[in-house]
Amino acid sequence: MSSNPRQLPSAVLRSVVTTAMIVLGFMAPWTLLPANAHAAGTTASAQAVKAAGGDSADEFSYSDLRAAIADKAVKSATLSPASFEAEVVLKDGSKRKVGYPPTDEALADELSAAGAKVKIDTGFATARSQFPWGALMMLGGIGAMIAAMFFLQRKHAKAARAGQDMQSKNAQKEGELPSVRFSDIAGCDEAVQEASELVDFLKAPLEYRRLGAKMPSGLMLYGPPGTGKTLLAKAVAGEAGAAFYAMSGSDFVEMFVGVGAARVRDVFAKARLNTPAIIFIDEVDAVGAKRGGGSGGGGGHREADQTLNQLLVEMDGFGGNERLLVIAATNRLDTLDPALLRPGRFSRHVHVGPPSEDGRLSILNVHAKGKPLAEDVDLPQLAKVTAGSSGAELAEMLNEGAIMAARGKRPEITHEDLFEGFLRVVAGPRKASAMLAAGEREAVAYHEAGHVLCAELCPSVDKTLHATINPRGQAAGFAVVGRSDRALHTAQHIHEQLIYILGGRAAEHVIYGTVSSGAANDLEKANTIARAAVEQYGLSPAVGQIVNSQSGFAEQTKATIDAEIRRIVEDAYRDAIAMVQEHREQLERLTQALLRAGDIDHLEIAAAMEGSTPAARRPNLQPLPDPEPEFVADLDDAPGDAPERRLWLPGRSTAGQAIAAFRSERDDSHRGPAARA
Ligand SMILES: Nc1ncnc2c1ncn2[C@@H]1O[C@H](COP(=O)(O)OP(=O)(O)OP(=O)(O)O)[C@@H](O)[C@H]1O
Ligand SMILES: [Zn+2]
Repeated sequence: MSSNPRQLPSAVLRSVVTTAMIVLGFMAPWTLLPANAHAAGTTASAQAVKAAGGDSADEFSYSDLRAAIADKAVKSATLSPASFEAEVVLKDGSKRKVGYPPTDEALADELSAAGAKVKIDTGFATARSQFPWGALMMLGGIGAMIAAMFFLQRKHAKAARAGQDMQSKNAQKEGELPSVRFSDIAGCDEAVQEASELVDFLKAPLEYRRLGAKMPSGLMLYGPPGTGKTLLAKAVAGEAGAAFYAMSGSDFVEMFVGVGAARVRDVFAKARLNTPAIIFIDEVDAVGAKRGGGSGGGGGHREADQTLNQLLVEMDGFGGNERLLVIAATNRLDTLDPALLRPGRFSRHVHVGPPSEDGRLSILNVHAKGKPLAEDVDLPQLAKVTAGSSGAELAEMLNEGAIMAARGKRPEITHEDLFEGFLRVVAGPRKASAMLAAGEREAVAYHEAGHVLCAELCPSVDKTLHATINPRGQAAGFAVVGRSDRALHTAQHIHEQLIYILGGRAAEHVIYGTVSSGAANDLEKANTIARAAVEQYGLSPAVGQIVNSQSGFAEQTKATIDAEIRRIVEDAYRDAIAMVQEHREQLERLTQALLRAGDIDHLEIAAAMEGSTPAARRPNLQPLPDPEPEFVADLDDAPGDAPERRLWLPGRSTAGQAIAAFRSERDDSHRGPAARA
């Protein structure tokens, strides 16, 4: 079942709405400093790569190790997962030291299967992934709805895997056969199903040709970062026994004119001589964005244009007779030049979305292979609370958990290790050395307590799993809220989501009368969500059901949109402040608990929240004078605590009316709680 471009909006929406909010970080003062904390990780992984590829004659290399395993010549081995080094004793008595690639997760298993005694060594020098999770955290959540965000996240994800990629590139030279199989991919069965058809094509083209079927020349994989697009492309090659050639659109961006086109020509020429072959083009949007003209597309980049043209020429050059398949991946199908998506080129589009709960569980299972888990580990539970996480994030969480266990010299990975891994993935490592002045620490505590309080009081927001004022990554403190996969965003849900996001600022506002710069990030996130509500979900009566067209919104619509975003955010902020004011006692208890312990979990939160009851606060969409009351409907999913607040069905009000209403509303609210604080 191949989806056509017209299905894009719903698919994008789907991919986006499951990406729920999880972490709200309070930006630490040191975030403005250049982040070089990750440099160590880079070096470590570069060393691992070097060690793994060490080929000099007197050295024992990784491939020697593989050969020894195959020959069952290894007597015993001690693995140091932290530095990716193995000390092996061969059956002939000789001792060897060798680096192994971080990607080789099955090494321990294979060694013991080959009869070797395996020990995991836990004393080590630190080697951590250089993933800037902290930066990712700032992006977290519904923010991913914005295309730009896809872009940023992808960049981070890329950086995260740079080390690994280096490794896999090392292990797998261009045109080689990947060892990845469909069984390595979980949680995206439809995409795998679709891809497996192409494998049949590649394996037995004659049968298809006999029936007059033509091999599709291109497959376009689209979806958010880290969902397994590269993995899937490799698996197609692996399953079909095809040579794998990879390039990335972003490689061409900084190049001199003509270089990208030449490289495309070169790769196609090589692949043609080595069929069956897969050519994989990652980040194809970097070269395949809409060309020239059109106000929406940032066309006009000559190098990208030339590269794209060359790609089109190459793809037109094979008439479905070659056992050559081009697979491209992008986070943003909507920005691609339509010429790329035409029949004969990338006519098949396969969505690789964020995994569902079941999908996450199978991904966790795939990556838990070869990792000894303690009895208290509950993978189904982890699959539940990690809604919105990509396959790459889940894999990283397990890996971080394993590193924590190794560091703690534990024989098995415990629940706590995995939770720490999770926190590292979403926020970065603990910053033991980070210094906060006493006053700052208190402000951070109030801020986080504000988030927790609002999450607890908003019925449609998932409850806090963990809150901390122990700095991590770029955050001085943060709250992790449980996540559920949500297919629908109602106005009510978005309003409450905003209340929660703004709860930290609201608490600062109520306590200190001012809001610190650490909370700026929350405001940004709130704006992103409000924008999506207006532009994508059609939840603003004033803007109505307009969706961004090719040429962008009209100027007048843009102004209305901005006004609506502002109204929606201010409405939520006002409710957040009211909530904090009404629950000063609970806020105080939460803050004190944070100051005392640094970290709090749901039990301590429940204790601090005693005496409160969650209650829905409805989005205050100003009632406008409307002669036809049947167009005014109550929000059906909200228990009524404010009967005078009603939702206006879109399309009944003019922009002018709504803006006027919004203004009077805003002016009132500004003299309200905020001013009294
Ligand atoms: N569906 C999945 N099943 C199992 N592992 C996965 C899955 N998705 C991601 N991973 C893990 O995350 C790693 C990175 O995924 P991959 O590079 O394939 O993502 P991608 O979709 O290509 O991301 P990007 O858009 O950033 O290129 C994989 O090598 C794998 O370890
Ligand atoms: Zn915050």
